[in-house]
Amino acid sequence: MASTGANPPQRASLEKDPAEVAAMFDGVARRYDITNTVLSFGQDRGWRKKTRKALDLRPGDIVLDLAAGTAVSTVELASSGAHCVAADFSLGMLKAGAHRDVPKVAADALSLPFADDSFDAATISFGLRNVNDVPTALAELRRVLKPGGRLVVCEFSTPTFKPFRTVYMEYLMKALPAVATKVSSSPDAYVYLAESIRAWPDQFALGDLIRDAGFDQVRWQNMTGGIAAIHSARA
Ligand SMILES: C[S@@+](CC[C@H](N)C(=O)[O-])C[C@H]1O[C@@H](n2cnc3c(N)ncnc32)[C@H](O)[C@@H]1O
Repeated sequence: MASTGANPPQRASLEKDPAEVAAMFDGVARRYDITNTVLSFGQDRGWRKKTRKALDLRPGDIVLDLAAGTAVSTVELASSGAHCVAADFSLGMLKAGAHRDVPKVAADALSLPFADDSFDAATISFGLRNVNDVPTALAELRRVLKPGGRLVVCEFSTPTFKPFRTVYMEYLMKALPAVATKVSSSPDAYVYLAESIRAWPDQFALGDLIRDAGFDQVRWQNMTGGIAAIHSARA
C-alpha cells in the first residue's frame, strides 16, 4: 500500500537513531511477516531453520532471541524444546506477534534487562544491522551469555559470486523497493532496508567485529549464495 500525505512515511536514516528505528518497525509490524516472505522469495523460512540448527539447542536450554520482532524467529527456535525469550524494543512488532506463544520482553539491545550469565545461547536475526552501536550490542550479548554460551548472528551479507552479486544489487536497490510499495504498509522502510544491507560489513568484517567483542571460535556459513550469512561464536 503506498503511503499517503495523511500517513507520512516512517523511515530510519542510516544514522539509525533508535527512536526512528523503533518507530519504523512499529510502522511495518502489521505486514512484516508476509512482506518478508514475499521479498525473500520464501527463503526466510530456510534461513530461520538453519539459524536454529547452528545454535545446536537442547531441550531445557535458556535462549535469548534478541531483536525478535514478531517472534517469528523465536517460535522456530522454541520448536527445539528450548525455553526461548523474544526481546525487542519495538512494541508494535512484539504486539504483532502476540499470537505466538513465547515470552516477550521489551528490551534495547544496547542495554539488556538481563543479569550477567543468564543464557545458554543467544541469537539475533536481521537485527544487528539496525542497531546504532554494533560493538555495544555484541558486548551486551556476551555479558548475558554464560561462559562458553553459543552466539548465532543471522544477517544479510555479501554474495560471493560476482555476477550473482551484481544481479542481486540491482534487485536490492531497484526491484525490492518497487515490490515493497505493493505489499508493505510502509514502503519507505524497504528503501532503508536496501541501503542498510548495502552499507553492512561483509562476512569477514562482521567476523572481526564479533571477535573484537571477545567471542571465540568465530565462523560463518553463507546462505543463498551469501545473500545472508550465519555467524557462530562462543562467549
Ligand atoms: C528485521 S527485524 C527482525 C525480526 C526477527 N528477528 C526476524 O528474523 O524476523 C529487526 C528487529 O530489530 C529490532 N531492533 C532494532 N534495533 C534494536 C535495538 N536496539 N534493541 C532491540 N531491538 C532492536 C527492531 O525493532 C525489529 O523488530
